[in-house]
Amino acid sequence: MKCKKFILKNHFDGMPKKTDFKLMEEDLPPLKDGDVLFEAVFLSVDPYMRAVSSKLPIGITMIGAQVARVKESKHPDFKVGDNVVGQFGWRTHTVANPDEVVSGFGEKSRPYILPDFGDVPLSAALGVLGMPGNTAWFGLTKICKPKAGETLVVTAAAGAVGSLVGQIGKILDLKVIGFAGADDKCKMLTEELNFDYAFNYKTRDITEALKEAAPNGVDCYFDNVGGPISSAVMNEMNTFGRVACCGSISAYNADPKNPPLAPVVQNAIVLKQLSLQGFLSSRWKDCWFEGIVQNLEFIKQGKLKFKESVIKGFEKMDEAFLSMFTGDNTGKIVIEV
Ligand SMILES: NC(=O)C1=CN([C@@H]2O[C@H](COP(=O)(O)OP(=O)(O)OC[C@H]3O[C@@H](n4cnc5c(N)ncnc54)[C@H](OP(=O)(O)O)[C@@H]3O)[C@@H](O)[C@H]2O)C=CC1
Ligand SMILES: C/C=C/C(C)=O
Repeated sequence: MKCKKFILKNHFDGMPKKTDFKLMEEDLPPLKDGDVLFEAVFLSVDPYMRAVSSKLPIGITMIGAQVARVKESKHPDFKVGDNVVGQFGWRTHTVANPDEVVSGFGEKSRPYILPDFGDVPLSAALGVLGMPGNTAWFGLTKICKPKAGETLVVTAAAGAVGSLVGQIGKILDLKVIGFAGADDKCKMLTEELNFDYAFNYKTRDITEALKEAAPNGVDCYFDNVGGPISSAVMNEMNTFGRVACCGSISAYNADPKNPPLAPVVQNAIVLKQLSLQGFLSSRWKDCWFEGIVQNLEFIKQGKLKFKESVIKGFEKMDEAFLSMFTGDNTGKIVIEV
């Protein structure tokens, strides 16, 4: 049996290009004891793939998670028909021993069998009921440690993580201000997702926008983008403000030898006694399902909406990946095979 896969043909130079990938076929090996044959149903593209891939060897199968169905099994814990989330990369079929699967971050990552989501589609296992959802829930509650009545700013606010952070902020009784890169995204955030304010960072001055929306200052900042936007937000923060350093997509395509400069933030950090903490969602792997159960509960209660940009066709993995860097997506991008 053959599978299709995308390999990394070149290390990215600036903005990733379609020519950096190659779509190939691979013969799958027969199953050994302990092996499982998985068939991809939905695949994920995520910004971290850009950040991590520069350290990966050329020719490697592109890294990433997928929702896959068990088609054959020689492993006692996996039965035919189970749906799993596995770090199998950009490939349609995978033969692997689940106990030996390794993530794009080089860590052992056993595929997990998905519980019944009820009416929520399986694709949500890559978004609100998966890594981005847990990033939002744990990152906001454990790193920003918000208190009711405080003011939260979130960047990349219309994306997979940001759109959830803002809504969870509202559930926790915060004033929520989002920044996104298009007027229609901002309209969606305030009109559909309950944000108090949303500003287009491409057309609005960040400091002015915050003076208008947060005249009493910002307590929590969930930083998805880094760079000058983040410097401006930190300068508007209150004493003992907390910054969850989640991502820095504004710099992922930069030349590492000539990284972009942002205004210094040390004055704000010192004088306002801010706490900044970086994190990876995997730090909560031991309580992963608690996050999924919590977000599923919010969805069932009608408090948490999730947006997906679904792209059909495995062959479009590369295009889907590129679209995150041009801001074409709203919510989580998933590829339906
Ligand atoms: N620490 C962790 O464990 C995790 C971190 N992350 C990080 O969170 C961030 C968001 O990820 P995710 O929600 O999956 O992706 P998104 O769904 O938010 O997609 C990326 C979005 O980023 C915005 N963007 C792209 N380039 C820039 C730029 N130069 N400046 C500002 N915004 C930009 C675009 O929206 P727009 O139209 O608004 O510009 C784009 O739609 C990333 O930095 C990612 O690396 C994600 C998951 C886990
Ligand atoms: C797990 C994802 C990490 C980042 C930095 O995106």
